[in-house]
Amino acid sequence: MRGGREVAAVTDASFELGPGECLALIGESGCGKSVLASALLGLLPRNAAATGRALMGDLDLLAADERTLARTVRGRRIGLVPQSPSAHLTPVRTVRSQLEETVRELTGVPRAGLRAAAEAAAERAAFPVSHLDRHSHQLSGGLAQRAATALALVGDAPLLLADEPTTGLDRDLVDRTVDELRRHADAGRALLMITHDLAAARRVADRVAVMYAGRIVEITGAPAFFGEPGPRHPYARALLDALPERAFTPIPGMPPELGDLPAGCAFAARCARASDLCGTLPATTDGVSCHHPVARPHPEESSRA
Ligand SMILES: Nc1ncnc2c1ncn2[C@@H]1O[C@H](COP(=O)(O)OP(=O)(O)OP(=O)(O)O)[C@@H](O)[C@H]1O
Ligand code: NI
Repeated sequence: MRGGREVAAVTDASFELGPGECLALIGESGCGKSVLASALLGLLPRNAAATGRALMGDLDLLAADERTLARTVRGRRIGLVPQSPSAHLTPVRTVRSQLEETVRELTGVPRAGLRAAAEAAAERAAFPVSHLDRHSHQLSGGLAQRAATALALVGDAPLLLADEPTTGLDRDLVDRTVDELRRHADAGRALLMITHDLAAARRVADRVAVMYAGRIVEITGAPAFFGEPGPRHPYARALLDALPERAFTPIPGMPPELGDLPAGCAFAARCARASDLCGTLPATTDGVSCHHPVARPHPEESSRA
């Protein structure tokens, strides 16, 4: 930032994602979800730096050079459904021409089959074939979203990063899109889905990672998270309790400024369970970073329940 100030947008993120698996990444606006995805693709803003490793097979994505990322990673090994699809589509070309080009570049479809293959790709993301000859400025937000999803699915990449792929869609289209993304995982590929839509996350994810102020504070299996026994980090609990169909209780206060994070647990100021201990950073135990996690029921009790 200006004046040499640094902002830690993502800190100490660590997770694995296997073939056939979907991890949903959730958390409030500004907590670092998109920055994490951008880092994996080498698409961080110029003023940003990333340290550590992000291994895809033998390739360290954080160390790979631009040429490798451009030629072999983006679109081929990692597909992206971008967060701002209308900004991502080429404004001067129709959706059809962008889809045909992507099909030609990423699949072996012969020239004569391009038109049909592009239409099939559109269908996969519920993009109406009747709208294929439109330019991005002629699309609603939901249509642009579906066009971007169609483009991202073409390459059947081993890893798909979907950054809020259901924004602007009605519930039935959300379900349809999410189910198509699930099929991507079920075909033995990996899916990292960033979303604010917890119902969509529940529908698609095997595991859930919750971010707060740049850190993953809980990572756990989706059935335990959304069902019983529920989240163990107080922030993750509060996030679920804020849902209208649950307690509909807002989380008090605001997330901290990333440029001015407290020394210890960043959620402490808003947390009912906080104590003096929270002035230091909590260790991560069993996927949860908290000094006072909600206790997991004793294995015997939970099997009786
Ligand atoms: N180009 C940038 N320059 C400086 N800071 C940035 C830049 N991009 C992101 N940030 C910082 O990183 C933080 C995380 O941004 P990010 O876009 O990853 O949030 P997010 O979790 O994806 O939020 P949303 O749900 O709104 O998409 C922001 O709050 C901002 O402080
Ligand atoms: Ni984002």
